[in-house]
Amino acid sequence: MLVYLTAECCGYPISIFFIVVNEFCERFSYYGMRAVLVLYFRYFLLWDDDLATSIYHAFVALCYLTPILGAIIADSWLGKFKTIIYLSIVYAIGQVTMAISTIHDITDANRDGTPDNFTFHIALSMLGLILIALGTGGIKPCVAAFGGDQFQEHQSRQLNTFFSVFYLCINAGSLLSTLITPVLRAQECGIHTQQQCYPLAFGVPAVLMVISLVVFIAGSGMYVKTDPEGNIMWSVCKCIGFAIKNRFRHRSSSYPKREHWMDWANEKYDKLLIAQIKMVLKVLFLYIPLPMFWTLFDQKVSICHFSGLLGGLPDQMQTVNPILILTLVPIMDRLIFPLIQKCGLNFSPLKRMTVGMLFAAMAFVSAALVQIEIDKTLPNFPSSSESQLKVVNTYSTTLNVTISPNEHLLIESFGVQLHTSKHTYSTISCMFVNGYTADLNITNLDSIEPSATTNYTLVNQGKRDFVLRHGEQWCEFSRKFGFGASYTFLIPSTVFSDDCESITEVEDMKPNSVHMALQIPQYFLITTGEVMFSVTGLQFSYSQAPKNMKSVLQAGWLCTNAVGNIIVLIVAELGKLPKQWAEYLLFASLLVAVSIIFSIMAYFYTYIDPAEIEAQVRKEQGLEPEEMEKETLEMEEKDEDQKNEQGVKQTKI
Ligand SMILES: CC(C)C[C@H](NC(=O)CN)C(=O)O
Repeated sequence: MLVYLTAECCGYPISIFFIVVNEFCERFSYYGMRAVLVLYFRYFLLWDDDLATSIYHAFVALCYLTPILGAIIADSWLGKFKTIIYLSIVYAIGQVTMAISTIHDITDANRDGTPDNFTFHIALSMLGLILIALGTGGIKPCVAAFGGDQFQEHQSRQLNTFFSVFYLCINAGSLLSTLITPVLRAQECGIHTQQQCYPLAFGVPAVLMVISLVVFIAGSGMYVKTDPEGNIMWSVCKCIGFAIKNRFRHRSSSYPKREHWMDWANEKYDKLLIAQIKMVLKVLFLYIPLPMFWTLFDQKVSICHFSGLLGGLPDQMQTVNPILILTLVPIMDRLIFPLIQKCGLNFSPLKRMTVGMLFAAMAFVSAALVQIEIDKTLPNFPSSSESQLKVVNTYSTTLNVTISPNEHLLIESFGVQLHTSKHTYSTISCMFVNGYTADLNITNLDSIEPSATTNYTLVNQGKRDFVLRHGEQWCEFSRKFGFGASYTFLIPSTVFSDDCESITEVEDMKPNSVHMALQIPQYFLITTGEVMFSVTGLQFSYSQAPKNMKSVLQAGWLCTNAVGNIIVLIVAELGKLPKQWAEYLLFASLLVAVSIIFSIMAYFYTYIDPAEIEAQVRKEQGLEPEEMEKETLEMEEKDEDQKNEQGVKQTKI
């Protein structure tokens, strides 16, 4: 048996310092790149919103599917250490490729500030993204499991703390990068022309990935490294296949029943392998309902209301989650869980996960309540059988307008009438209406022709100044804008003679009047749910996995997230309920239903100590651990030669 002597500090193996720093840098790299990815698609590659978000979601889903590949490589072939190194190299190459693809000067032959060969930039960035997805997903199940491997049996308390610290590092990395990379992008840079600095915004995450790799290699001498025991995944598949086939062959009632269907592999496969497969399958079965949590989590409940009310940008709102995680993980670990334990309650991991799901459901109920309040402040939007018509009177006296058949609108001179009807009319909406007799230039807008309108233009909240110009003439006016509001400004022909005084403001939609404090509970609830569900799930997946399949079970855990993301995409395609609050309540109810199912499944789950079970099976077989490993390899070889299924021999009982 191999015994590792590891250097310790305060009861923790020193090697985990390198692993958590590596995770921090890697998450900085990943989230930093993600924070500017959609902006790059929209404003550099000039993709429309739909294409940009679809490719973005496909990329994220891929990042959570590739862990299966990484886990197979690690547990069956290279081992976790080498897998992390090789896939981190692939990852770093991907980040560098991505950063290069954002340099507009490479193809900007005519030096007009925009790339001339979009195909080149698209191809390079797609190659970069595929490599990144392969790298980040591939190493993800290995790093957490490799971290867990550093602990000895007597360090189970420290092991649990490690997973919490690991989660803190994930979120610290994501917080910093989400704050920094959008700022880097906003800088101007370039060789021939100065443009938004995407190369810097993608380049810094690339550098962080290289640092992450260097830090990981630096700890090389201190790690506990376990080599894979042959091609375990292949053995697992063959063993499961044989159990199914053998069960089918003995389907007659004359054959005695066996305790577990995997026991039908007893004739040919090693008992230890069968015991290990049983452990993994039991946990994977338990994971079936879990994607529903991620489906709600990834919908990012109230991002729009919250950003509106806090006065922040949606980009910056991505920082709320990691900030809350950094606060809540220590509170839960140091205060809430010990307190619950002191009260004599058994708050087992699966109970925590169930409660976590209920918290997420409550977040959605809270979002629904807020949405109902917001809806009260909104104007009546036309239903599917209605449309809205806005009529602007730029004539000098009151006008009577008749809309067929007999509906009348009375419009004051230079006034606006919003009219909702059960018929179909074209909607006229605008931000500025030019009633002046010539073209006008308005700050930050293109010039408007006489009697023409601008589109709605987004402006920041608060007081804003506008300058109107026509040739030498100009005037200035300011208005205060509230979030969620929309206005139309009517510019009369006398605009310059009265120094912008006669500009009429029409409030098309009232500003948001729901207090921001109402939004806090939902963020708090969903993040509390995440801490209970996700941190516990990470620990649980490690603790319940047999030694040779730790990465595989981590990958299974991450897959629940991938499936959750895919459900989000499907739901988005299927369409929405007419009322947003109803949709929130529907999701909350679904999650409550799923958490009830999960709690029933959890009730029947027996927590195990994989090492103990493995030792017990070995003892039953009268084998020392090393002999056992040798035996497994021999079995593998024998198995390869054994082509004739009819000649099944009883190898070992
Ligand atoms: C454990 C999650 C699937 C992903 C995790 N995300 C967060 O911690 C977000 N708060 C990650 O590893 O990025």
